[in-house]
Amino acid sequence: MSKPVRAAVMGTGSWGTAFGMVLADAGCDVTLWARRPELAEAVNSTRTNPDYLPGVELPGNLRATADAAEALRDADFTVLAIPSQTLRANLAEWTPLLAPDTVLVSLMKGVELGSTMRMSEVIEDVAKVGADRVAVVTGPNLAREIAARMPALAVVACTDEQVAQRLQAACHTPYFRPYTNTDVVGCELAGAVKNVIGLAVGIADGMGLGDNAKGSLITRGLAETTRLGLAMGADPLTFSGLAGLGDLVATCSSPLSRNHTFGTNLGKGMTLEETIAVTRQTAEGVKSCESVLDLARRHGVDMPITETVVSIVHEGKSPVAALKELMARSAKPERR
Ligand SMILES: NC(=O)c1ccc[n+]([C@@H]2O[C@H](COP(=O)([O-])OP(=O)(O)OC[C@H]3O[C@@H](n4cnc5c(N)ncnc54)[C@H](O)[C@@H]3O)[C@@H](O)[C@H]2O)c1
Ligand SMILES: O=P(O)(O)OC[C@H](O)CO
Repeated sequence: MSKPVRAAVMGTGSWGTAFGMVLADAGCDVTLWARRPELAEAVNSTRTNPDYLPGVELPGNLRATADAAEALRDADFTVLAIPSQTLRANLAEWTPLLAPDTVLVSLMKGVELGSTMRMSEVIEDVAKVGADRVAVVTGPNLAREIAARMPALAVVACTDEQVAQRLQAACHTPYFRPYTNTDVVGCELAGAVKNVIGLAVGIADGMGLGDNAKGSLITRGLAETTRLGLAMGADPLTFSGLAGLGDLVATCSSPLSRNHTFGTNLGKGMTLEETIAVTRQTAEGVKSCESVLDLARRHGVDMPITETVVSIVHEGKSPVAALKELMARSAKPERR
């Protein structure tokens, strides 16, 4: 009998824990790394994650540790599930501990501030591995639903299709159905920008602008994401797939989305400080809207919705004034 695939999941937040559960349900031997020893202890003793997924019973072939070396030892897959802006510093500490041929898997949906690097680029840069050793899992994957084993599809992207297929097999369960894709640029961009569009739709929902506004923002959000993707060499079809449209629809429809909820609170009139204070988990779009806009400017791409989100979240513009400006933009053809 062949030995089970070993997976280290670095991050015991909501998605790290839920995806660890998927891997364990698919038959992998899973070790979660938790920053706080008391959380690792709670996971092992209660078989739940009381801080991030209370009430969800975790499988027996998943355990937690606060010792990164122990988690990473002999891992076939090293899954990174921490906030995007903390990846570089954490991975620099973990790199000497990585198993020699491990495949690094990003669950993160963000773009690094300053460098404007996608998460797979940060991984290649810090861990000094080639693109064929880095994979991305993305798509409409709200952690709470997956933890309840509700059905979801996903995309597993890697430039090396065989590596993507290995990861696909390692996380395929009766409720989690991953597809492979070799367009890593498109898959990552789609995931990061949908958080920004999720903020915009949340703001519109909080303002009570209705479903026509929501449909319009999702569609034009996808249009500006695709424009950026094309400028960066992505396959435009990726954006109408699970990583693009699929994730946008899930995020923009769900009160479980942290980005959507963050936007809704702003749209209802909460200040940025009040909104941050009531947000207990990572809403990646809040920081990544700035790096996405930076990326758009570097590539000479117009992203009016992203620009609007930055102006509301980081420049103190009122949602009402921002809406007026968006609606007053010059009339133009739908396709350019
Ligand atoms: N939650 C979801 O539904 C979901 C789904 C798909 C993708 N994602 C993406 O997965 C990534 C992780 O999100 P999450 O939902 O698990 O977030 P979370 O807020 O639930 O958990 C974040 C985890 O990172 C840890 N952490 C925070 N700051 C850290 C630091 N400086 N160093 C090391 N660890 C730190 C926290 O302790 C926690 O374990 C994000 O990029 C998010 O966009 C989330
Ligand atoms: O809760 P959010 O807004 O980070 O969204 C979670 C996932 O990305 C949905 O696919």
